Amino acid sequence: MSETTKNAPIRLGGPRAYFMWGMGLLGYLFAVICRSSMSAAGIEAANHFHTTSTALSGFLYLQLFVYAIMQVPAGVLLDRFGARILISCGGLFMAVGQSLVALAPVTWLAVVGRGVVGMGDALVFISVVRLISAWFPTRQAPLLTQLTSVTGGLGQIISLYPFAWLLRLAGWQTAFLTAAGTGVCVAAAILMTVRDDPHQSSRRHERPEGGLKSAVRGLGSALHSPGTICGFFVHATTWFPVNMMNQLWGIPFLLAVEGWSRGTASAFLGAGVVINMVFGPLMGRLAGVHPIHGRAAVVYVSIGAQIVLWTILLLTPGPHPMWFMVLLLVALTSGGPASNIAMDYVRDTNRPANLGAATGFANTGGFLSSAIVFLGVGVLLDMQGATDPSLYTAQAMRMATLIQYPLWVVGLTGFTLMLRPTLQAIRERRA
Ligand SMILES: NCCCC[C@H](N)C(=O)NCC(=O)O
Repeated sequence: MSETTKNAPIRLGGPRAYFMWGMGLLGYLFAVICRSSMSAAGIEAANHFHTTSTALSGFLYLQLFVYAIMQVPAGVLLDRFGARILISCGGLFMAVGQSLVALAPVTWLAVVGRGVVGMGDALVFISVVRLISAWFPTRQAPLLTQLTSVTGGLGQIISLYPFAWLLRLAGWQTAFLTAAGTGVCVAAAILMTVRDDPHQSSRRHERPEGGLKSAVRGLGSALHSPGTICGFFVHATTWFPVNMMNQLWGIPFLLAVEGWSRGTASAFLGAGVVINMVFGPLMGRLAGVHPIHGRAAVVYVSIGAQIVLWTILLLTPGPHPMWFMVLLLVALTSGGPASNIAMDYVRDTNRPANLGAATGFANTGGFLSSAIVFLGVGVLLDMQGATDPSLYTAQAMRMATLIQYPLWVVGLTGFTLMLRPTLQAIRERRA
C-alpha cells in the first residue's frame, strides 16, 4: 500500500462503509432465514420426522439455548478474529447445520443440525454491530444498528414464503440443501470482500497483542464498564414480552383471554412486523442524535407502556376493544427496537478492543429473560392444572403471565442504577 493511501483521511460513513454494512447485513439476513426455516416448514417438518409439533418446539429451544450460551464466547472471538472471519464462519456453520437437517436419517441428527445452526447464528448479529462501529460515525451507528435489525427481520418473510414454497415444490432435501449452498456462497462473498476496519491496510484482521488470553481479559474490562451492564439490563427488560408473545405464548393467550380465532391471533401478531419497521428507524435516529436523554426516554417509555397496558389487560375482563389491543401491540413491538439501544450504550462506553465481548454479554440479556419467561409461563400453567392447551383458561393464562413482573422490577432497577455512571462515561468520552 502506498504512503498516500495509508495517510489519506479515513471517511467514516461513506459508500465503502455502506458496502461493508451491506455485506454484513447479507450475513444477518441469511442467519434469520436459517433460524426461522424450521418453523416455516411447519407441518412438513412434523411429517418429515414423523413427530408432533410440540416435539418440534424442542428444536426452537435448543437453537435459542445454543445462541444464548454462545454470545459471550462469540464476543471474545470477535475481538480476537474480527467480524469478517466470524460472519463467514457463522455462514459456514449454518450451512453445515442446514445440510444435517436436510440429510439426517434420524431425528436426533437433525436436532444436532439445529444446534449447529444456532451456533453459527450466534456469531453474526454482534459481528455486524461491530462492523457498524468501525465503519460509521458514532452519531450514525444507532440508526444503522436499527436498520440491520429491521432489514434482517425480513429473513423471516423469506422463510415463510419463498423457502416454504421451495420446500413444497421441490421437497425437504432440496430446500434445506439450497439454504446450505446459499450459506457457503454468502460466507465466501463476505470472506472475499469485507474489511473489519477502515484503518486496516489489508483484509487480514490486525489481531490484538497477547492472543486469546488477552481477549478473555478484555471480557473482564468489558464487564467493568457500566455501559455493558446497562446494555444488558436494557436488552433483558425491553424485549422479552414481545418475544414471549411471538415465539410461544401469544396465540394460546389470545385464544384463551380474548376468545379470538387462531387466524385472527396470527394476523394480529404478524402486524408487529410493520410497526417494527416504523419504530426501528425512528428510535435509531433519536438514539444517535440524543444519546443522553433520548435513549433513556425510549427505554423508560417502552417498558412503562408495556407494564401499564399489560396491567390493564390482566385486570379487566376480555375480550378487550380492538383499539386497546392495537395499543398493546404497539407497546409490545416497541420492545424489539428499544432492545437495540443496549448496543448503543455498549458501543459508547467500551474500548474498541473489548467491544465484541461487551456486545456479546449485553446481547444475552434478552435471551436470558425470554428463556425465564418461556419456561415460567409453562410452569405456572402446570401449577394451576392447565397441563395441555385444551385446559388453558383465561384465568390460568392471566396468572401465568404474571411471571413478567419480577423481571420488570429487576430489569428496571438494574437499568436505573447503571444509567447514571453510563451517562457519565458517555459524557466524558464525548468531552
Ligand atoms: N425485531 C426486533 C428484534 C430485536 C433484535 C434484538 N435486539 C437482538 O438482540 N437480536 C439479535 C439477533 O441475533 O437477532
